[in-house]
Amino acid sequence: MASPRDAQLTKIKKMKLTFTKMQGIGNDFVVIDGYSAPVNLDAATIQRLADRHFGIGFDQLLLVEQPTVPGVDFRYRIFNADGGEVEQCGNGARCFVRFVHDKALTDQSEIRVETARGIIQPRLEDDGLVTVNMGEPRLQPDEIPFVADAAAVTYALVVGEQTLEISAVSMGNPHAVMLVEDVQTAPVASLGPLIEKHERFPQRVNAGFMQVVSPHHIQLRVFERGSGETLACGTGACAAVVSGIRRGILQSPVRVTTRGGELSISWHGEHQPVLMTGPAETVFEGSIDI
Ligand SMILES: N[C@@H](CCC[C@H](N)C(=O)O)C(=O)O
Repeated sequence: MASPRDAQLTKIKKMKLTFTKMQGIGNDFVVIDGYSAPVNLDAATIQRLADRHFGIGFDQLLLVEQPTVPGVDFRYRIFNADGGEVEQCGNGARCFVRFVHDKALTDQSEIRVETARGIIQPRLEDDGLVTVNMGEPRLQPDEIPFVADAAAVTYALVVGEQTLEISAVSMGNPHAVMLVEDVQTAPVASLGPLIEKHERFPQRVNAGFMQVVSPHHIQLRVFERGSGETLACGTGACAAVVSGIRRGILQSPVRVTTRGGELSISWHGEHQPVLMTGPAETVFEGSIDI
């Protein structure tokens, strides 16, 4: 049994982590200021904090840090609920710019942000929405990464007994996008985990299920790598629109309806950046012992 002194020491060793809970069309985040003072969190702690019953609960944890390269304002690090660090998060990028403004870490409406896969440029609009220049989609199999002999608009992917027609797109992070007749009844829960861990995606993948409503409107559900199905996925929306435009069934701009809200996505073709516009909101502030 721990002595009162040991118990006291354990208590002292605990650190209070202050955080901001945010959401972008229902994709929810815990955002932490590691810019003013460095914060280190290991995967087990992140998993614990992500637990919706025993922790705070979130789809992703976002860490704001000092940049490590010249010419940018901030470094943006993203961790899935399973504790794994990933390259990109679109809904998170909008919350990121709202957070650095609310915390007075910048007064610029447009900022340059370093991510694990390049620079993104989020801009706070006068109406409170946020537009993010997400950069160019990457379509070569080795950039995604995806195992294929050559780049193509769609690929046949064998999943169990079925052969799915998917597009493979990287928005900094990997996405597989398939068309479905009805997004409400799409087999997201059964196929999502199988696609996520498919051997042709060596770094796993986010699986998007897209219903085309018209050339300028889709409905989308995404089973996210490392977090499961979320109410919305910003990079998933970008990847779906890129996939639909390359398949010749969508035209920019495209309204993307998710279970948590709507985004507007523009893309003017190969070698052009994808622009994403949508809301970003703070839900509450808090602190927790870790
Ligand atoms: N929800 C995000 C994507 C978060 C990362 C993703 N789960 C991955 O592992 O790549 C978004 O809004 O883009």
